Amino acid sequence: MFSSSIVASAAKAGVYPCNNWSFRTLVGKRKILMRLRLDPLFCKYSSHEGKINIVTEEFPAERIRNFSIIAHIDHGKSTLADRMLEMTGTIDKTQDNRQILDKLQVERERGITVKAQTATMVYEFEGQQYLLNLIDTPGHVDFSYEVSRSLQACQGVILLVDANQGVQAQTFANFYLAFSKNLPIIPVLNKIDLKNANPERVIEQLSSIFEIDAESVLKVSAKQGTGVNELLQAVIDRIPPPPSDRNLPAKALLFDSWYDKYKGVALLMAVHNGSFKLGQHITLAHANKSFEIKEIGIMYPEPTPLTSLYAGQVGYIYCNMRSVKEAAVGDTIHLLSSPVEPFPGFAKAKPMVFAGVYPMDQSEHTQLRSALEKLLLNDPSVECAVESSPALGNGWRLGFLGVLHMDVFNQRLEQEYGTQVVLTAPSVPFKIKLKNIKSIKKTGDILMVNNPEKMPNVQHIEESFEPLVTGTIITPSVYLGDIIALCLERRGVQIDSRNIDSERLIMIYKLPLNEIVVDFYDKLKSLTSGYASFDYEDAGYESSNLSKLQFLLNGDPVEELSVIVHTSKAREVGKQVCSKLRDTIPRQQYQIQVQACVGGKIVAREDIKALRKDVTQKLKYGGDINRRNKLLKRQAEGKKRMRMVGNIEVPREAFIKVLQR
Ligand SMILES: Nc1nc2c(ncn2[C@@H]2O[C@H](COP(=O)(O)OP(=O)(O)OP(=O)(O)O)[C@@H](O)[C@H]2O)c(=O)[nH]1
Repeated sequence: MFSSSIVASAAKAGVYPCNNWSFRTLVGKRKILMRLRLDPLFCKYSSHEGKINIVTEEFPAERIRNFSIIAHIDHGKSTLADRMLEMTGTIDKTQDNRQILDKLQVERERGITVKAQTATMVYEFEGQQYLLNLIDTPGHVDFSYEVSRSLQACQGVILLVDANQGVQAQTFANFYLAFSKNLPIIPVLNKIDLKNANPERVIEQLSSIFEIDAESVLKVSAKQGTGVNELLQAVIDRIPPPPSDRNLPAKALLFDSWYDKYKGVALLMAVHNGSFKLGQHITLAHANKSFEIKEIGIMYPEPTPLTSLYAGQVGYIYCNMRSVKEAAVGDTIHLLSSPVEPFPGFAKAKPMVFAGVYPMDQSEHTQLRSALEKLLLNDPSVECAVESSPALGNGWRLGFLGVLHMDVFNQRLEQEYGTQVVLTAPSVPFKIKLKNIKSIKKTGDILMVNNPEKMPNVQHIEESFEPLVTGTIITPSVYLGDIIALCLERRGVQIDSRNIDSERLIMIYKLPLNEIVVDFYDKLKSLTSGYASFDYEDAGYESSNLSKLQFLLNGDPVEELSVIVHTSKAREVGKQVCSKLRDTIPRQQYQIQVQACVGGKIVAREDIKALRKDVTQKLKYGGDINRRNKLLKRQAEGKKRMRMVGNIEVPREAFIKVLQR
C-alpha cells in the first residue's frame, strides 16, 4: 500500500500512476514527482520552476528537429548544450549548470565528454512550439565512434569552432564526417567573449578549408549565452525535420543503450515511423524474443516517463530486457505484430589498440565478466574476445579506438562496477603472411596478430605488415621544425603541408600506428606548448620489418612479456623492459639473467643478484616453534601466487608491473 500523503501530493501536481510497477519504483526511491507515470495526454514535468507541458502527440514531425553538436576537444559543446537546456526551460537557470550532459564520473573528473548524450527540449519560435533533440558528442578522436553513431539519429549538425583557437584537427575530422553523410552543417564560432578571440580570422579559415560561406557563420558565447537564441532559431530554419510517417508501422533505430541495475537494459531510439506505446509488445530485428514496453519516455534531460513516442521523436524504453546481448546498437525495433524492413545497421568500429584485461584475482572472474558485458553494452566500439595467460589466468583481449579510450574504459570499470583489473600493455593489430610450409595448417594465409604471444616463429613468416594511419597536425608555423623531427623519429612520411592562414599550418603525415599509439600526442603537445592538435584515421597496412622481442629468465622464455616492434627499435625497447624486470623481480637464492632477444639473438641483458632468503632467520637464536611454523606457512601461501619460469619464482605483481604501461 502507498502512503496516502504520497498519492495526495501526486494528485495535486496533476500526475497519475499508470500501474503499480512504476509506483513501487517511485516510492522506493522517494522521487515521487520525478518518477510518476503521467496523464496519458499531458506530461507534466515539475522538477523545476516554470513547469512546462509536453504534449508529445502535438508535435508532428514538421515541428521536430534532431541535431548533434560536433567540435574539436574543449571548443564548448557541453557548455553550449547547458545554455540551450537553460534557455528552453529544460533545466533550472538559477543553478550553476556546468556540463550537465557529462553525466559519468570519469567525464566530470577528466573534464572531457566520452559518451554522446541526448536531451530533448521544447522551444517556442514564431508562436509555435518545437521539439528539439540535441546530442552532445565527444571531441577526442578516441571516441569518434560515438560521433558517427549519433549522426545516424540526426538530420543536421552544429559545427562549433573556438573563436580563439580556430580550426583544429578534430574540427577537420568532424566536418568531413557530417559532410560525408550529407547532413546540413551550421558553422558556429564559440567563445566570442574571450579577449583574444579572432572571429574574422577563423571565418577566413572556415571559408578557405571547407568553402563555408562567411555569411552563414553564427557567433556565440556558450558561457554567457550570447547568440544562443539565434542559434536555436537557425536549427529550426536550416535543419530539416526528420523524414518520418506516423501512419506506417512502428519502426525505430536503436542508437544507444545502457544498463540500469533495477530496470535492466535501456534502449535509446529514434522513432522513424508509427508510434510506440506503454504496454505494447516489441521485438528487435536481430533478437529472437519479444518484450513488453514497461516504461517509455524522453531524456529531459534525465529519463522522463511518458505514455508514447511518435514518428520523428527520440526517446528511451525499458522492456525488462536483462541480457545485454539482445541490445545491439544499429538494430531495428518494431512491434511484434508488424514486422518491418530492418535498417542496414551500423558499421562496426575498427579497434586500433588491443590489450589483455584480467581480474586481479581469478576468484573475481565471474564478477568481471558481468561488469564487462554491461559496460560493453554502453560502449559498443570495444571489441572483446576471451584469452588466457599462464601468469594472469583467464581474461579477455579487448580492442579499443586508442589509449585514452582504453584508460577511460578501465576507469569506468572501476568507478561504475567496482572492479579492479590488470590491463596489459597495448598492442596494435599486425598482419603476418605465413610461408608455404607443409607443417603449418594455414599455408599462405594472412594471420591477424593482436597479441604478441601469438606471433608465429620467424621461420614461418613470409612477410609482416603493420597498420598505418594518416595523421593530420594543425600547428602554429613556428613549430614546423620540431614537428618534422618528431615525425621522422616516429618513422613518419610527410604527404602534405600547407598554410591555413598567415600563422598556421596543416601537415598530413603517414605514420605507423605503433609509433603514435602511446605517447605521440603528449610529445606533440609538449613540443608545441599545447598549441598543436592531432587527429588520425586508418590508412591500411604496409609491409614492414617487424620482430618479436622475447624476454628470457635464465634462458627460459616468458611468453606473456613478448612484444612486436619494428626491428630498428628492438634494442631500445629490450633495454627498457629488462631494467623494469630487474627492478620488479625480487632477488632469489641464485643469480637471474634477464635477457631480451630477437630470433635467438640477445639484444639486451640485466642481472638480478643472488640472495639467500630465510624467513625464519630472525628466529634462529631462540624463538617460538609456533611462530616459525606460521612464517613457513605464510611463505608457502605466497608461493601459490608465483608463476614459475624454469626454477625462478616470479610473483604475479611483477608481471602486472611490467605488463602495465
Ligand atoms: N570564455 C568562454 N569559455 C567557454 C565558452 N564555452 C565553453 N567554454 C569553456 O571551455 C572549456 C571546455 O568547454 P566544454 O563545454 O567542456 O567543451 P567540450 O567541447 O564539450 O569538450 P569535450 O567534450 O571534452 O570535447 C570549459 O572550461 C568551458 O567553461 C565560451 O563561450 N566562452
